[in-house]
Amino acid sequence: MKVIKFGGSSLASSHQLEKVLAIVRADARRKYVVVSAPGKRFSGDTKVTDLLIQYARQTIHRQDTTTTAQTIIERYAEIGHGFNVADEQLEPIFKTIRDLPKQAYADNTYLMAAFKAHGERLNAQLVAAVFQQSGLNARYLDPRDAGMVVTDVPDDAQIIASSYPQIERWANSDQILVIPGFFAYNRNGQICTFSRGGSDITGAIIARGVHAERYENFTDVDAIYAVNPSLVPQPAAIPEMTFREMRELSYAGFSVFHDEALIPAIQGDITVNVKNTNHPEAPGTLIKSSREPNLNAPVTGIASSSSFCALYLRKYLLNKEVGLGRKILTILETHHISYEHMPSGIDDLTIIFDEHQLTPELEQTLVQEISAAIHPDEIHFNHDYSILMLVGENMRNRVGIMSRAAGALAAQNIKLIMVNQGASEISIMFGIHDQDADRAVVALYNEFFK
Ligand SMILES: Nc1ncnc2c1ncn2[C@@H]1O[C@H](COP(=O)(O)OP(=O)(O)O)[C@@H](O)[C@H]1O
Ligand SMILES: N[C@@H](CC(=O)OP(=O)(O)O)C(=O)O
Repeated sequence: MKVIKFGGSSLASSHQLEKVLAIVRADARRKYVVVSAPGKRFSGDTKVTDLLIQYARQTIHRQDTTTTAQTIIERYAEIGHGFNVADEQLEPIFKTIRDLPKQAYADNTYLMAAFKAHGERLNAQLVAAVFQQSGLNARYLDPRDAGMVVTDVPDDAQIIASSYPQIERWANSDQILVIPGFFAYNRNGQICTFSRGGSDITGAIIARGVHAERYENFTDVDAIYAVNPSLVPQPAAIPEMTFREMRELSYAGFSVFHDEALIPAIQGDITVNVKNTNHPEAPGTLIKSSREPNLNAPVTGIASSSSFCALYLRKYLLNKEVGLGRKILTILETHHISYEHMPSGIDDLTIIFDEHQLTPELEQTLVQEISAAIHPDEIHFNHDYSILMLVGENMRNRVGIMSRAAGALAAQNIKLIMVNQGASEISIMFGIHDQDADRAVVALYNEFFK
């Protein structure tokens, strides 16, 4: 049995859904079909999830929602009409969209979650109807009935482990089950979504729950490439990589597969196959627990992300001060802030954060509270901060990777603000200025892949 997830690009139009139907038909093991909301049909188009966010905001601010609701309805109408789905079947979908503002929500965060989730929910209902009409033995399965219960965080929920025995009840299904991605319900029955791109997470949860032989993740590229294809034309494809490599690369910007989706895949030891809906015969990329070493290819992938900022602090004799780290970490904990990395010198320390956690006010508070607690000689936030990652299981067994990487960056006059090699030695991380990030990725790609 396989779990098969289709991203928004694979479901953006009735033309794309034809391809999805053919892929499901081509392999009888594809019994669990997880779907995203309709995505972009062309560059510059708007994903249904983004339209729903706009619809929710307009509702919250009591603005006119007519045009937005109608634009969303038209996305589903185009898909349904493309398969001659009867109006009686489409009308409940349209009505649900129109009625979203009339439902009761505990507060605006739950309202936002419920609006967003309907992109997937209604699409799964529509896809199930299209499958049935096309002669497949298929039905819609809601995350509640599937047994998925998540933590009570409306826009960043996590699966609760006791869900898995419930999901297991759906193993060995004879029917094709069409399951919406991206959301489930908390213990009070309220809708909570995963973070953006989270339909990948639903697919991995279902795959672990039903002990799938494989999790096929269909998107719009032939493979995961060694670098983001928007930076290098036709980059080298990665035929296979380990979960750890994917984790490091998705952390630093390989948006093609959600990093949180790796957790259930690792726990269930389920091989993930990223494939192309527009070219299903291409083998794609396998992500699995281990792979054969290839000493001729030490680097698997290169990524960069600018969503970081750094708090720099300097204090003479910082290395001798007992309890300094505890004081700083206690302040972070009080404000519910996690840190990403904390490289240090003898008299200075940099704390790197995910920028999304901070606001200008919170930064000011942190600077004030840390200053009061440890009296640094210098303290300030730096927002011009990108993290560049060089990742590969085979780097561990090779000498000279760091020197080649640093040389290639120096040749492009790229300044390194921070260097950090993880204890596992499968990644090297560089802190660089935002404006250098794309050039740095290209420089490392040319060094290790050309
Ligand atoms: N290293 C990479 N390899 C392949 N695709 C990548 C990579 N880094 C970023 N991407 C982007 O990820 C996109 C696919 O992910 P996503 O937009 O989430 O698709 P979907 O709509 O299927 O969920 C690709 O179109 C590509 O632009
Ligand atoms: N539709 C949601 C969830 C998702 O996973 O979408 P996609 O598969 O298109 O990345 C989003 O846009 O965040």
